[in-house]
Amino acid sequence: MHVTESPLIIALDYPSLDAALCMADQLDPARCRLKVGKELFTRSGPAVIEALHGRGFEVFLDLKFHDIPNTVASAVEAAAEQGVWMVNLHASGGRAMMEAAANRLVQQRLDTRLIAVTVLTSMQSSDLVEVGVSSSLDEQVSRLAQLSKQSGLHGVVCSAQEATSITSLCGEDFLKVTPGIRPAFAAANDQQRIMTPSNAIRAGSTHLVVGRPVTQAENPMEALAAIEAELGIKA
Ligand SMILES: O=c1ccn([C@@H]2O[C@H](COP(=O)(O)O)[C@@H](O)[C@H]2O)c(=O)[nH]1
Repeated sequence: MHVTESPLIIALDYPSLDAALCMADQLDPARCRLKVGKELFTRSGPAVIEALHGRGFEVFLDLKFHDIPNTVASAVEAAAEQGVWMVNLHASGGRAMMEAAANRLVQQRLDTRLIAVTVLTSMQSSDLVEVGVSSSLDEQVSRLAQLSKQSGLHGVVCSAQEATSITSLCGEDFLKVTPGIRPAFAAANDQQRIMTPSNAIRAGSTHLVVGRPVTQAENPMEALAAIEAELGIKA
């Protein structure tokens, strides 16, 4: 497995293993990690993880578990046993769920990073009100980030707009994995809380998740190179 210093994680949101591998084969494990989400994993199962590991990539399995503590702990263990670099759950599942998952990794001596989704980057304040959350969006993200840290997790998924405040609350080493990354050339799509790659790094994001701005670009490799150039990464 290649361990890259790049903060970039490319989201392989594709409907088939073939389509995902076609993109993976154009990418270099020295330049990025890859993210496997619900669509691809539901269609292709663990085979996709094996295929990406075989190509030298570290994999973030983004299945956002949210269930009772025993079920989530067992799912996290199953993911980690596949050797994934990172896996996640929803912080709104609560302390007992997060502690059970984090403890399971420790008990089984599994070296997978476990992070929690705070508030989805596709949501804005009005969406939180609709689901009955009366705190502001920033307060909710901060609360869930602190709860994730207290529960023994390695970091959170948040928008880059919250990265600075999470760093002051939870420390530099606490991972801030930020989707909603939009270079100036890309459309926002369904993302609400967005930031450019360079501003996200300046704000304290430790990892940038980029999907459609690369995978749906007319020339994905040019789009990736433009993001790397913006970040001052030499190709
Ligand atoms: O809050 C979240 C959590 C996860 N995601 C995932 O990240 C990528 C983003 O893809 P883009 O095409 O760059 O929008 C996608 O796989 C989401 O499932 C997120 O966007 N926000």
